[in-house]
Amino acid sequence: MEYSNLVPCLLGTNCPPAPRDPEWTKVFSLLTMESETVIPWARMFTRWKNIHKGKLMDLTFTAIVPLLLGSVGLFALFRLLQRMRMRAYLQDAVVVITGATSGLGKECAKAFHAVGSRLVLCGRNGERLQDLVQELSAKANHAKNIHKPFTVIFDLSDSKMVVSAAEEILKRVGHVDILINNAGISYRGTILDTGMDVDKKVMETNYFGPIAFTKALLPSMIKRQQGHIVVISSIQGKISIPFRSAYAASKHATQAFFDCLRAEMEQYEIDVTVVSPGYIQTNLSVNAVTADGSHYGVMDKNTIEGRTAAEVAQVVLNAVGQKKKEVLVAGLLPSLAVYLRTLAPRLFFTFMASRARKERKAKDS
Ligand SMILES: NC(=O)C1=CN([C@@H]2O[C@H](COP(=O)(O)OP(=O)(O)OC[C@H]3O[C@@H](n4cnc5c(N)ncnc54)[C@H](OP(=O)(O)O)[C@@H]3O)[C@@H](O)[C@H]2O)C=CC1
Ligand SMILES: CCCCCCCCCCCCCCCC(=O)OCC(=O)COP(=O)(O)O
Repeated sequence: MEYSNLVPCLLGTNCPPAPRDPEWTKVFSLLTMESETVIPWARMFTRWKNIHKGKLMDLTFTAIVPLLLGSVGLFALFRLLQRMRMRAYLQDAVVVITGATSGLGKECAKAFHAVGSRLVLCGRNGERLQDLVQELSAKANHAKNIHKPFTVIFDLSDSKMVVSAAEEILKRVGHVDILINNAGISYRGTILDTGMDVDKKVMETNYFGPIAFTKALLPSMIKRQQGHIVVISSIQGKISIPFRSAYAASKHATQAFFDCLRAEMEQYEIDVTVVSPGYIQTNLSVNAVTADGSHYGVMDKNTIEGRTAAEVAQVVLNAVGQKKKEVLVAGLLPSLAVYLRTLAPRLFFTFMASRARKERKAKDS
């Protein structure tokens, strides 16, 4: 018997006519289901298949489809309730935003104003704050935006100003529901060239200022057993990249402080949300300070390619509304880098050393 004759039949392409060889006839009839022993089995199998096909159809229409529809309905209801709860939480809430004069802070102001929060806008530049108040007032939807934002001018790196700003806010609006510590500056430079005055300036603005402001507002939140502290950290609060020492250090310190605060405030029902974004299209790189304390003044390619500030502001709004403890707003690579730093630190350090070599080479050439 030539078994190669069976190949086209097994592949289902072509069955040759059965040769006279009796062994062949047996195999051939088995394959074509014409053998007497095979037919009853084949019939039983077909019947079994048909019965189960029917049962499967019944199961699909009586259980699986209603279950799926029910789950979708429940999910939609859950989202609706979540949205309603969020709106109720944010509407009329007193929201203090630092660094409201530009970038993410300005977009957060627009997002929280749109849901009816009572804004306290903080910054160093009174004129720009007033421009924002005008812009928000012009957009006001009178059903929701009944509160005219109130502005406070102070420099976060001046601890006395920080404390008196907190006092002024409490005097003017009575209490703070949500504090968004957003203001910050970045830095570009090598550790060897950077003076301690620059390290201190970055730490004062990004770390000491926000923690002093938070501490000044906390007692009134504790008294009311109500409040929410938000801080805009960075992916660089979780991983450190070369030529950002002062900035990454300030953001790591921020992450650590607010993680401790979250645990300590639980007993007073005060929430803490840490937001860690990747690159955002703002003037952060332009406003960055360099090793000698001068302005960097360059809009970086990574910044241009980042998320829009409006998009990140929506993430902040949702995170606050849902009382999330922590949010990472970054692409796949930076997010993977965060895990790599913990799970395979040697590999991460190798990547960072090679990044430093490349950046140095690009600067030198
Ligand atoms: N852009 C990005 O790629 C990313 C940004 N972030 C973080 O987002 C936050 C907002 O930055 P972003 O909007 O991007 O940058 P911008 O430079 O556009 O905004 C920074 C804001 O902080 C204020 N600020 C700076 N220094 C002080 C100070 N000493 N006292 C008071 N206010 C000050 C600025 O006010 P003024 O107008 O007076 O200078 C400005 O309003 C920062 O904490 C930053 O670290 C995090 C990850 C990525
Ligand atoms: C398994 C494969 C993993 C591969 C990981 C390789 C490592 C990739 C490195 C990615 C580095 C991302 C850095 C992101 C930095 C960032 O988003 O910072 C946000 C900022 O705060 C921006 O401030 P800046 O002043 O630096 O513009």
